[in-house]
Amino acid sequence: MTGNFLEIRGVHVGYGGNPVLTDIDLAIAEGEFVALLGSSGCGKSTLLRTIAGFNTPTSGTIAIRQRDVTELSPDRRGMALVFQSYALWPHMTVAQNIGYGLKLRHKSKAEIAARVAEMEALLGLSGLGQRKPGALSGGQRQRVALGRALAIDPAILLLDEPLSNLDARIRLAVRHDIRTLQQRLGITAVHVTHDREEAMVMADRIVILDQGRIAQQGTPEDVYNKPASAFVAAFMGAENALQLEGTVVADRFVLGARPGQAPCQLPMAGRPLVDGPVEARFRAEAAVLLAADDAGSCPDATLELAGTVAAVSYPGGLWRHVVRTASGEVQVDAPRALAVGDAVKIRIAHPSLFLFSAAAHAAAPSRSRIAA
Ligand SMILES: Nc1ncnc2c1ncn2[C@@H]1O[C@H](COP(=O)(O)OP(=O)(O)OP(=O)(O)O)[C@@H](O)[C@H]1O
Repeated sequence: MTGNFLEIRGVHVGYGGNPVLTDIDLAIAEGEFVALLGSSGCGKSTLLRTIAGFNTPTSGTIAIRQRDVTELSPDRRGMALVFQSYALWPHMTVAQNIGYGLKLRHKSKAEIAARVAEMEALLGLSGLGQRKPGALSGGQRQRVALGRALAIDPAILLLDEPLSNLDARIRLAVRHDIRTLQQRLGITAVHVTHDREEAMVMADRIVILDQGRIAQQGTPEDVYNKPASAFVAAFMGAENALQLEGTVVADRFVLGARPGQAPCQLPMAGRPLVDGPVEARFRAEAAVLLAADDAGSCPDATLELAGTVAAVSYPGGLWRHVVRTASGEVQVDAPRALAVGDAVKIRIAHPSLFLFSAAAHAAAPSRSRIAA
């Protein structure tokens, strides 16, 4: 991956005076796979459509290889867009659908036939060329849509939730196919999704949007393990939230003893924390659940809370416990089930406990905003 292939600078977009995207800055390298991740209505599709040229920014620029394309029409940008709804022509065969963009570009019949055969082979559609879309499975239809997009040899592939109409198993297969193909062809791709796992497994870089702004961008590991805000932490699955208080002492954040909470010191580790209230976020699987009378001592840099098991369920793999603590209810996974009413303690070690000072957690989303 080299250079800034696609550059979005200071882009604002609105519909009829309503701002939807605010000050978007994003540079994408050639051959990079970028996922735009966010909840419904945050502006993902609007950003993709702006890159494609179907929306015009109210301010800011879009450049490809340092050439300003902000005012260029969609068909002159060298991009191909794949939608969730496939948008295939029902009266045309698979081969005609794949060759459609080439026909529009007045390619010769022989050239089209050769390229269509190549795409069919690449996408595992050989032998299906004469079928109509109505006689294909959802996964095959999405492959045809992908073939039609790739047939014109676009510089940039734009994918707008292309997998969301597919059932779970097919989605995993097509997800893998798209990523493999993108890497094999070295094509630059921007993929819109609201599915965290999809973004994690497919993308080189994830851009998380919140209400029309970039909340964080980074590698999947970065955004998962070092969320920059309570919003990102919650969006990336750290749904347990505790309201705590502490003070900064040198390179440590010190939490004093409270009812049901042992005192502890956590490394600052570059976190922008200040004295006072903090929101602590962690994933259910990041906590350790122990019986209250467990004799083992609490390791350093670990928050320990006392609680009572309020509910137990088995979503598969680990047992999920709802634990009532003095600081609120949290969900904790454990390899064995404890009983409702058991007195327990939970421990969350420093790297998995995300802390945000008050100013940052003002942006924390409600569960409904995350799930939307
Ligand atoms: N053509 C339009 N005219 C007016 N408002 C629009 C239009 N398209 C989108 N919007 C609004 O802009 C906001 C962002 O929409 P957008 O489709 O970009 O969100 P999204 O993140 O892709 O959502 P989803 O995941 O539900 O597709 C929403 O509030 C939406 O209602």
